[in-house]
Amino acid sequence: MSKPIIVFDLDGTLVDTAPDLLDSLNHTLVAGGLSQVDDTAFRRFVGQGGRVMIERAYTAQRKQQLAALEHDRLHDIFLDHYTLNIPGRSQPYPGVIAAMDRFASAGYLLAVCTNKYETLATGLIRSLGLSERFAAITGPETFGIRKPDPRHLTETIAKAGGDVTRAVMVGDSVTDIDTAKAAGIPVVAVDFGYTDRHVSEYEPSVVISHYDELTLGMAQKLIEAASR
Ligand SMILES: O=C(O)COP(=O)(O)O
Ligand SMILES: [Mg+2]
Repeated sequence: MSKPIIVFDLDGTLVDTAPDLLDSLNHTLVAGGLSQVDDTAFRRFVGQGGRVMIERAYTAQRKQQLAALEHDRLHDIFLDHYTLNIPGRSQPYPGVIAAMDRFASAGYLLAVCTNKYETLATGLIRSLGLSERFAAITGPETFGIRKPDPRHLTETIAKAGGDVTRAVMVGDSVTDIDTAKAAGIPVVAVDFGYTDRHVSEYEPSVVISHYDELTLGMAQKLIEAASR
């Protein structure tokens, strides 16, 4: 029988990447002749990867569509800047390493399902010394699909060798919650990540404010409730 699995979102869930993403976004906006944005605005733009973040920041200022060529150019600038800065000031959230230890010791697989490019995600996770923990790390280019498409999550579980009927997603945004719900997988929302509205409004299975709350008992209950 395949193993139970905890699948983490990356930005705003596993790692606090906001300072670095915001730096790279602002560097990109300035290169595009736009104004810099603050942390509050950033939280409205993030969640569906760098390309979408740039597009959202652009249209918020220009009230017109970003032309494809300029979009590509700005995205390249963003990727270069972000890649060169990894890991920057990014840090795993308090308690997340201990939580991963708990689940790994209990026989769970761990994986990452992110809308950050897989190349950036693996680079960041490696630079933080966390690579060995994950049976799979997937981004939007891994399968050519991205959250909220539920297949991004179910394919990640398959790639990790996990069991979709004994899986829990942990995320910080409406994107993660919608993805997990569409896949029929319970979802734990952290309330310290990047979202413009409180995560409870998107009705996840449960909301936590610290990883100490993510216990084996909680995961077990969520899995049992989902299989009824
Ligand atoms: O960087 C983003 O826009 C989203 O990344 P996440 O899926 O890991 O939250
Ligand atoms: Mg996130």
